[in-house]
Amino acid sequence: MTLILKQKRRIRRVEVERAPRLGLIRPTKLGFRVSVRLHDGQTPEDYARVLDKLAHAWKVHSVRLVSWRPGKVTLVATLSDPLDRVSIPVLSDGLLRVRVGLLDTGTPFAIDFRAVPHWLNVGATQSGKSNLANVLIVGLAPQPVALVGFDLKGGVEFTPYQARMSALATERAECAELLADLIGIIKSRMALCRAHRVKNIWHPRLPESARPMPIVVLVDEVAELFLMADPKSEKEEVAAVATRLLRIAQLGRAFGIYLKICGQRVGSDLGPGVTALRAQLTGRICHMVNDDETAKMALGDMDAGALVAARQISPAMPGTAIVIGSEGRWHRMRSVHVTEEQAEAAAAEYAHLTPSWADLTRGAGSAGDVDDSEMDEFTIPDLEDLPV
Ligand SMILES: Nc1ncnc2c1ncn2[C@@H]1O[C@H](COP(=O)(O)OP(=O)(O)OP(=O)(O)O)[C@@H](O)[C@H]1O
Repeated sequence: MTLILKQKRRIRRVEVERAPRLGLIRPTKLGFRVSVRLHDGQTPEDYARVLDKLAHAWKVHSVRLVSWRPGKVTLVATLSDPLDRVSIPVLSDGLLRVRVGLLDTGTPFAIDFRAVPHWLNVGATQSGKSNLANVLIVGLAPQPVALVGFDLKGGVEFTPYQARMSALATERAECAELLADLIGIIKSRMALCRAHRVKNIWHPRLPESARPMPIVVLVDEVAELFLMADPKSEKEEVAAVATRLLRIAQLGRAFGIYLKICGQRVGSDLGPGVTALRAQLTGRICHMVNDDETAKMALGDMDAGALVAARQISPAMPGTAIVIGSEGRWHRMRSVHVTEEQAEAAAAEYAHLTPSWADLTRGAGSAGDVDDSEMDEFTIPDLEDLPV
């Protein structure tokens, strides 16, 4: 007699770790480049998440995912940090374009106001913000550009460069007036563009002789413009400053007015005016910061990876920042080291190129013509309402 035993076949899935399939390893100036074939079910995201681990496994300084196409990602490994020593010359690299530093890819990083008109630069104390301003002064001083400073640190930041500045405001009341002047300039440039049926001052139909000079506005310590010690007396002034700055950010680009706004701390607690302003500042430079909210204000709406990289900036490498420029991707960048003395010398050397404020505002109307009520929806909170 034969005994028939019935046994159910069981299938068990076993996770098998499969090594990635690497393509040819090609040397680059700073390390190597390799493409990796994705296994079934993998996406480029899976690699983006573990780049740090790969860097440790390969014993290199960093690994970046530089591109992907279906089924494949390309990784670039850097053997040592190219930002340890940055020695490119500061170069005026075309009108309104300054090479300010080096990217971790080894290529120069330029602030190009015509490509990205407005910039937000945040950073804790000693993180390298002033150095970046020095670089810009050196790069812009020889160019046919007007420079305007807002320095709420009582002028200590920009006074050394005053020779090359067409206007410098150091008190909030002065800032409000100067911003009103800038809006007057925008209005007169609007009229000029209308008269020539062009949409911006760079249009080739605008005769060269009529083209107005571009103005780069440097704002230091932006929080000081928004904070109020006595809300009763200061509320109106702060509201005026906030709305004017926002209008310039919204309208300035087409009319040759560009902003670089700088601060240690830029948070939504400073008021809705700051959040609205931030949306207009598409260029972002985030040095080492002390609070997460400031990093989020600078980078948070761009890419989660950028935030992580910002937290990893070492205080031992001042001038290092996470930057987001024209193509919207983030990079580590370190600025060229430029001392205050070098920037001051450049400002003095090119002082003769400084247009007077009277020349710039000629025909632009006065501060009294500015109607702030158009932007009343951005109310500024009282100091007591701010979280401590
Ligand atoms: N790219 C750089 N390379 C080398 N050193 C740098 C660089 N950037 C800044 N430093 C140095 O780091 C120090 C702090 O820089 P900086 O004064 O620019 O910081 P900061 O953010 O403006 O500080 P604070 O807000 O206190 O004025 C300075 O001694 C400066 O020389």
